[in-house]
Amino acid sequence: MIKNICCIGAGYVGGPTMAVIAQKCPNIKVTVVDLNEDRIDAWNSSNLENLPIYEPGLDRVVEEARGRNLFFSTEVDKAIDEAEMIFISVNTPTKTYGVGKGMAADLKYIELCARQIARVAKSDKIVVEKSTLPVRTAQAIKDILDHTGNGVNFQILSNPEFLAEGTAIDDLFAPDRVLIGGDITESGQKAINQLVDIYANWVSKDRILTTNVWSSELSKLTANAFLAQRVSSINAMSELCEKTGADVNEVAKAIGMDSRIGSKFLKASVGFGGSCFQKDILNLVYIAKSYGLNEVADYWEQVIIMNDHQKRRFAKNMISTLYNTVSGKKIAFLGWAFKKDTNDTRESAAIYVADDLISEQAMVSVFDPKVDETQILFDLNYLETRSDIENKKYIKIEKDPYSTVENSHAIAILTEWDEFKTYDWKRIYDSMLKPAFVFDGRNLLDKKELEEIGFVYQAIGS
Ligand SMILES: NC(=O)c1ccc[n+]([C@@H]2O[C@H](COP(=O)([O-])OP(=O)(O)OC[C@H]3O[C@@H](n4cnc5c(N)ncnc54)[C@H](O)[C@@H]3O)[C@@H](O)[C@H]2O)c1
Ligand SMILES: O=c1ccn([C@@H]2O[C@H](COP(=O)(O)OP(=O)(O)O[C@H]3O[C@H](CO)[C@@H](O)[C@H](O)[C@H]3O)[C@@H](O)[C@H]2O)c(=O)[nH]1
Repeated sequence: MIKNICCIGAGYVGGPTMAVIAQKCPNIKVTVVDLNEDRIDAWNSSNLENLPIYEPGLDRVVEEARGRNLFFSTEVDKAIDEAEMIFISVNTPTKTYGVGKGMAADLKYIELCARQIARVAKSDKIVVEKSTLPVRTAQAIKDILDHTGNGVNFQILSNPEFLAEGTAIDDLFAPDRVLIGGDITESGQKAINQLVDIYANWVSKDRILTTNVWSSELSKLTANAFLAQRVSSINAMSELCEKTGADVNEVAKAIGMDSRIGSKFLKASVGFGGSCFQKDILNLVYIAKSYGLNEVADYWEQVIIMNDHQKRRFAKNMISTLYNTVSGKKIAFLGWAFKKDTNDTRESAAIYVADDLISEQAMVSVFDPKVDETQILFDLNYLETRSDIENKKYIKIEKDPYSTVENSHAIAILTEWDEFKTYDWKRIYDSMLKPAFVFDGRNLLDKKELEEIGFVYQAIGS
């Protein structure tokens, strides 16, 4: 029985997954380590509102386990040394330099972890890939561990994480499946069983799937590609709906009732965001190309092309509807996060829409219930379209939704936060310039109600 676990990387995956393992397995000591001191301090904060990640239910899990058998620390070597099982949960962003720039996953953080484990480990370890990795990465990790280690035995498992942000705790409590890939050798199977035993503390065995390492690694990329493809497919239809008088919500409902298609992930939107879909599909495209599978690569790349188009055409439509100019006009954004119930903004459609509008000299005011000013400015500056000083001239971050919309020409809904539905829309209408436009990038609001108030209301796909 495993008694001591360490996880390298205290981010959106490492933090919540380890908090849940610790809560469900009080007899296992779980230490989550990170190089980022501020992040670790925030995880250790006595005020649970200051945890570095906003995720419904996370605070209660952390409150129960932290200090009992859940620890957050920057002492990476010590945690590696003491652990029998080490999860690697570091970031694997798209490469921004060199071969594979803009496509391949950057594995430098993974390699650094492998080298650190090899240097520090004095006893046998099971190393678990929790990060999303290109198929066959386990081989590279194994090479590094076996050739630079201190002669100790390592088993490498792949255990990709399928949680979605905003529902991470529910997803971890009741996963559709847990996937564990390992070597087919006897010691490989033993390592798999040790990880199965941990999850079996709260997940029924028939939901714990074991495979070879390569299937497990590739299944993660495949799952994200299929999910993102559904969003791009319905978004492609949304544009056709707008031209033909069909309504994409009705189309989605009609096809979703076919049990072979299913109703989930058919919500038309301003485009998918988040740290995973784009990165993982680009990675898949890169892998396919590297094997010379150009048709396979092109097929999946189209999902990204469609998504970029959807974001861009949302901004274009705003500009053309606002009489072909937004220069000097106040445009209010409700929402900046890539989806509701998270403070994560990575690849959020809002960033790209804002960037396009600012290029047309719009004055953008933003309100998001969980995203702060520093993050919003960081996101815009990261695109490097213009300088920080220039961006600051055009964007204003507000703390109150009503002042955000006051005297604006138009509102754009970029995130589907529930609270937006509960606002006093008559009060909002009264405070805006007329005609008062709402561009609903999430099909969140009630068209009839808004039109009765007097808004010019435009949704996606109708
Ligand atoms: N975010 C999600 O919803 C999600 C879901 C499933 C899988 N994933 C995958 O999980 C992985 C992690 O994603 P994330 O969103 O948690 O990333 P993140 O950026 O939030 O967290 C990664 C953390 O790793 C730390 N780190 C990097 N190198 C380190 C090192 N050498 N030593 C110690 N700490 C180090 C960073 O400081 C950072 O805090 C990625 O591969 C991602 O694709 C993410
Ligand atoms: O019908 C839909 C469903 C989603 N989205 C958008 O798609 C993006 C991604 O949403 P979601 O998948 O719910 O969130 P993520 O946290 O990115 O989770 C995905 O990416 C994770 C990281 O790999 C995986 O673990 C999850 O299983 C996978 O759902 C968001 O911008 C959503 O608004 C839509 O526009 N329409």
